Amino acid sequence: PALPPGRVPIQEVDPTVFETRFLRKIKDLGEGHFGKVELCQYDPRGDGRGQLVAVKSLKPESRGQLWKEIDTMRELYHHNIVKYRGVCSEEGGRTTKLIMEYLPAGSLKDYLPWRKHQTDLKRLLHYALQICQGMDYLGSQRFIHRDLAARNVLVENESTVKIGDFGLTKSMKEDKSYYTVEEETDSPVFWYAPECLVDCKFYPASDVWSFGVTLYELLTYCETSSSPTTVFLEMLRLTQGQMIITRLVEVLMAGRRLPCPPHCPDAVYSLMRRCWESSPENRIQFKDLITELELLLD
Ligand SMILES: C=Cc1cc(F)c(CN2CC[C@](CC#N)(n3cc(C(N)=O)c(NC(=O)OC)n3)[C@H](F)C2)cc1O
Repeated sequence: PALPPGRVPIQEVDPTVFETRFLRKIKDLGEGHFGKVELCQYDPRGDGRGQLVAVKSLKPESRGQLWKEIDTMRELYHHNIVKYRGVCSEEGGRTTKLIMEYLPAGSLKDYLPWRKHQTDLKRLLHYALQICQGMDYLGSQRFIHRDLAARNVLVENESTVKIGDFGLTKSMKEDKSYYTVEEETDSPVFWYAPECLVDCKFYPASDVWSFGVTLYELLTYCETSSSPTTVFLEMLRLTQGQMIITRLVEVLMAGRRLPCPPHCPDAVYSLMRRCWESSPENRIQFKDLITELELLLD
């Protein structure tokens, strides 16, 4: 339509489109098997006052996987899920990057060990509640996270946490109630439920198991000395050359679980144990975890 005389068209700019030439790398935030996450400044005005963003890029051969993660993040709007900011894809989509909001406090794994004395049980349970709220929302959108752990939960401020990475998140097909995984490289096996280890099947209930391990991490202030990896490796008492996964399945099938963390109330440990029921259908669900945690927080 012709503009009335004297009117200049307002340049419609899509705020979710980022141009590589204005993206300045500041430092690495994380390294994954298939790529990395960097802290960048997006400075289109060139005045050094652009916004800080977290930028995920994958190695060329895994580029297709990043588009799935982008499509997932675009659809997620929740107080306890890190915000999607946009996409940077140059050279005809050969180098695609996912742009997210930057939370400078980092993950619970970076934050909690240093704030142990300022973080009481009530605050830990409040973080646990928020993780469940984010996960319950994710499940309501028919996604399975598959990598819920303290290292993937970001701290917005001392009273707010957000699920920060969706690198292994899968959408369940309309008719299916689980996701079957093909090849798995460095899998977080000590956060995996038995059905994931034995059948490579991931149910929403498999995320509940991982939440139980994440709750254990919270109650041990994410300290490496009492991390799930450290404690499970001690429990497995591996003999020379024994496969970790086989031994882990044996120990879990024998009914053994991570121990009650020091100073953890029985009521909280019994919640963990209800996340670690052997069969997925017997496990507590996120909406019930929310109810139970709210009761504990009253
Ligand atoms: C190839 C895929 C891939 C690559 C990876 F490096 C990782 C691992 N990565 C995940 C994102 C990460 C932790 C979380 N959640 N993080 C996000 C922010 C933010 N949005 O601000 C942030 N901030 C921070 O550290 O501030 C000091 N850390 C951290 F980068 C580890 C996972 C992957 O699937």
